[in-house]
Amino acid sequence: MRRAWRVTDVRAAEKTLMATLPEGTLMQRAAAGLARRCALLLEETGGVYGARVLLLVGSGDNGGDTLYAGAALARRGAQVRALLLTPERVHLAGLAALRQAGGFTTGDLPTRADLILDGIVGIGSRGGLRSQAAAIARGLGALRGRTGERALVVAVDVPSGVAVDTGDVPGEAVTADVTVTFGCLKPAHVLGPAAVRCGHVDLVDIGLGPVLQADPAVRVPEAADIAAWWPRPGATSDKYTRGVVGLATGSVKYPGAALLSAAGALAGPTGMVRYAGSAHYDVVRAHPTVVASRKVADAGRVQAWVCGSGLGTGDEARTELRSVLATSLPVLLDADAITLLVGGEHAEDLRRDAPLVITPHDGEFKRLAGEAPGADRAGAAARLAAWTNAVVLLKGDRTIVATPAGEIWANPTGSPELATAGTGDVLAGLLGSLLAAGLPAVRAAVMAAYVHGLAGRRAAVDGPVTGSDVASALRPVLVDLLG
Ligand SMILES: NC(=O)C1=CN([C@@H]2O[C@H](COP(=O)(O)OP(=O)(O)OC[C@H]3O[C@@H](n4cnc5c(N)ncnc54)[C@H](O)[C@@H]3O)[C@@H](O)[C@H]2O)[C@@H](O)CC1
Repeated sequence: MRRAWRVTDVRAAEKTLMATLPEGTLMQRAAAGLARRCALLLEETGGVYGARVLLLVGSGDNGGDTLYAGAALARRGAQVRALLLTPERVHLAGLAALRQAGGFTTGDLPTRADLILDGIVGIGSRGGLRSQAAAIARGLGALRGRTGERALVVAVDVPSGVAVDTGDVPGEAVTADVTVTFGCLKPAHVLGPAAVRCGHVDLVDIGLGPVLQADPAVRVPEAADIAAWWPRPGATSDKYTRGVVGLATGSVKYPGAALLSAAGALAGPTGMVRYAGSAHYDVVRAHPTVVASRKVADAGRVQAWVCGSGLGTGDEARTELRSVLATSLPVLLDADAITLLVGGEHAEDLRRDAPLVITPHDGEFKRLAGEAPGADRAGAAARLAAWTNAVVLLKGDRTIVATPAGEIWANPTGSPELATAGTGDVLAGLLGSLLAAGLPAVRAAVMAAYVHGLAGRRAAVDGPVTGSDVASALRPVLVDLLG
């Protein structure tokens, strides 16, 4: 698992650490790590000696890191030029180090560079980039290196222009190939469009770990976590001990949603899938192992319910939603079930002790919360989770899972290919299976999003993706993941 901390918590930890160290130590550690990463990149593209390195230097310590790293590269024979955005407020000791190492300053953006270090602004940024910095960020794509290729861009700590705590990109921002960050990850490295701007994220240890007291703001699962958490049957398992997931999805009008949620559930760890709804003939024909009934009330023993996709929003759907919420079982609500919650008619039904998961996309989120998720998607998901007392899985390129207590996870496996009809039904089925297998709601949501994202990527290898393709890709993805 990777974890990211908010700027205020990073600052507090840095302060604690700095109090125990000679002045400037942290910056030296950061700059040394940064220079080493840059040298490795240059070695892959023709060597450090003679390479043209452009430093974009803002007025804060982020610019200081950049100048010291530039000095280290200059000492190895790189031709280092620093473009100072605010020369009157530059980090003086850093500039002196660069000059002493043979580096120069420049007034304009050159046309050639092999490597660009973006030290315009780091975790001290406020709002979008100011006009001069924005113009520079816009112009970087035109710089060419010695091989004629676009210059490599290394962001120092974070790409300039991103909102560090939310992962939003409010305006012009630098797009990096590599982001070298210090001490710990920050939310922008893992959330929203900012994470895309980071490119590959490389963490330099500056000794911050032991003094980082606060809870992380965002957690990111890794393949090893999913494999460790995935339930496997044991010698004494039977279909009931592995869990039975119930699907109150689809309808005569939308049988596809029932089929896709069943396909998602069948790829999960449960021992049995039950279906309750008007698409029962279609479901059993396509998936003979599913045990089907017409109504939730007639479904038989179930350990978690999935309700919503393709259910419709009429009276019958409302009755089924009520039946599901009246159980003392974990429940996942998706699509039409989320729409049915709007208006508060089910407020009483939602007062339940058993876990509840809701999986809105932005439109459903807006309908339910009354406003779009906005720039702070993780914060918005956490607010909706607290309000509904549910685990919220907010779908997106970096799907977010938030708990009522404010724990936030960002899914790293998202793929734009998943933005197509039916993929949400597959996700709901898979997630329901994990709930029925007994996993805590937050973990089930994190695991389902992760595996579903990988399936989207795998399906995309063969061309345009449909919901069925994602369902089919779940099994091979799980074989790879679980070994
Ligand atoms: N504090 C520490 O212990 C360490 C900090 N380090 C570096 O220090 C950085 C933080 O330094 P600072 O606190 O000085 O802050 P920054 O260097 O991130 O930025 C502060 C400066 O940027 C300007 N600025 C703010 N928003 C802007 C915008 N939207 N457009 C253009 N300019 C803007 C401000 O005028 C301010 O002078 C980190 O990101 C990291 O690179 C590292 O050296 C590691 C140790």
